[in-house]
Amino acid sequence: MSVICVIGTGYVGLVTGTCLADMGNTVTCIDIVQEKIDRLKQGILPIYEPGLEEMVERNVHAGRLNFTTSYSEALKDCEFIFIAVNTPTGDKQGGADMRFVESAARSIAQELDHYAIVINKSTVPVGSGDLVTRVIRENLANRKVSFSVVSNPEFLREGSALLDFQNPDRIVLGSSEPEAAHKVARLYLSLRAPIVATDLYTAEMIKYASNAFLATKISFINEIAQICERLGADVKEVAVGMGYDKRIGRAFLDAGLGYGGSCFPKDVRALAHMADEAGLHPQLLHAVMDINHDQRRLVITKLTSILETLQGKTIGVLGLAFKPNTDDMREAPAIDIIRWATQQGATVRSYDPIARETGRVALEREGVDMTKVTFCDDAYAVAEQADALVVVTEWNEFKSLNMKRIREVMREPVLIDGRNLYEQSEIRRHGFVYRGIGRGATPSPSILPPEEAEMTLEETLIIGGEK
Ligand SMILES: NC(=O)C1=CN([C@@H]2O[C@H](COP(=O)(O)OP(=O)(O)OC[C@H]3O[C@@H](n4cnc5c(N)ncnc54)[C@H](O)[C@@H]3O)[C@@H](O)[C@H]2O)C=CC1
Ligand SMILES: O=C(O)[C@H]1O[C@H](OP(=O)(O)OP(=O)(O)OC[C@H]2O[C@@H](n3ccc(=O)[nH]c3=O)[C@H](O)[C@@H]2O)[C@H](O)[C@@H](O)[C@@H]1O
Repeated sequence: MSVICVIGTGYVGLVTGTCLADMGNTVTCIDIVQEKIDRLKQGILPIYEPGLEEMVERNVHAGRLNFTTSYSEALKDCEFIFIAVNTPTGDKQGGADMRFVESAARSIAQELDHYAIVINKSTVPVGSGDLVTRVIRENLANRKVSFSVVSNPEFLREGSALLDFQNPDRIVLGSSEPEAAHKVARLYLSLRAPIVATDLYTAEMIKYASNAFLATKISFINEIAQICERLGADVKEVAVGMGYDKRIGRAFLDAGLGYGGSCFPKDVRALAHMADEAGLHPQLLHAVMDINHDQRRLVITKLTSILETLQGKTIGVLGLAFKPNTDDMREAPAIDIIRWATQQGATVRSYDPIARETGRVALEREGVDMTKVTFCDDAYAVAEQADALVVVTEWNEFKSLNMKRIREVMREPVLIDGRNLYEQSEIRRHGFVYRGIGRGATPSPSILPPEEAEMTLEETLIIGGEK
């Protein structure tokens, strides 16, 4: 078992550190924010992630997981140092802000007194491994301490972070020192995942290319959704029909309000910026970003096409977080939608099962007029006297709402389903004016799963609907 230091206690740092401790290693997580560390020591997590609190508690209790703000304490005897600090968008051109990575590398150099492997887990521009090497060398000054640098990008998703970390599709390791990469590979052996060992630049690019590809799938299906809507097809069924083709796959073909969160937006921007800097014209990446931006505007367009004006109207917003099972509000579509609605004279009633406090903070920070925003305790309270409801985040509990009850308390029965959560015929049956995303047609009955026993010819010919 190994002694490990993880720098940064955000999503990636905390999940990485806790999972590595759970695998039997001794892990110290370090952060520069004293308050975060104080709270972590009391068992209070800075993020909401299903299952994480219990796992942190178990490993702290077992003495395998510690938290500190002291680099000298965290680096003592450690063999592996994971850098998992934030790399947000840094400038108007979209480049990544590397200040936090550079500062972590400087702090490592100031305190390191023995050989260790420095592992870059943050998503960093191609060439950052070299940057980390240079910063550490410069700051070691004349001290003779050797170290290796390995790139090991992370592919976990918020909301399913523990499962993703423990069951990765692959582990990517990049280094110019194969021996160091092999040592890191040994840390992950028990996960039984394919390990892609490559050079530093390629490993760094695999991360950006993966995120950009997934974002491209989303913008692609959103563009198809627009065409569906105009021509009378249903994008949900189109995605099902496409998804059965193994070369395409069903994942990341959910049309909706576009991607948000702390990664896709900033990573597509950063990749486009890298290409721009290299003298290229990444047209596809720019189209992906443009489509994504327009997607959230659709809510306002659809609302005004039904209500004529938003002036004086009450709009109910279901869901604030950028996706379900997280309280993360970074680049959440809800922020733009609430801002635009209030700017056009509407008042907003909103509810999110988890992101109420982070939602309030994010809306305030982004300059939304908070006198026009009310936070409610459930979806039914949101609907009261509302002129329209908008589903922004597809939380599970919204799937089983009593639509009759919702309809009864609303002023006008308008439902904009920004995540295509509902069967439109069912919603219309309750008297709603329903608008999904890319849902031109009246859907046919649901498709039967292929394993369904004894399907008749008639049944197998029913194509359409969801799963
Ligand atoms: N959030 C996610 O789901 C995923 C994020 N990533 C990447 O991982 C990196 C980290 O992302 P998050 O965990 O979301 O960031 P975050 O913003 O949630 O957390 C970063 C943490 O690092 C700390 N920090 C900053 N500079 C420091 C320093 N010099 N020393 C010690 N601590 C320092 C901050 O105080 C903060 O607690 C980013 O590059 C991101 O792109 C990769 C995969 C998934
Ligand atoms: O680099 C990262 O940080 C991470 O970014 C994403 O993870 P995450 O942002 O947590 O969430 P996703 O589930 O990928 O969703 C991202 C956004 O795309 C949207 N989305 C997703 C899928 C889809 O079909 N349609 C769609 O609009 C979601 O609503 C959400 O706003 C990637 O899925 C992870 O592999 C990656 O590690």
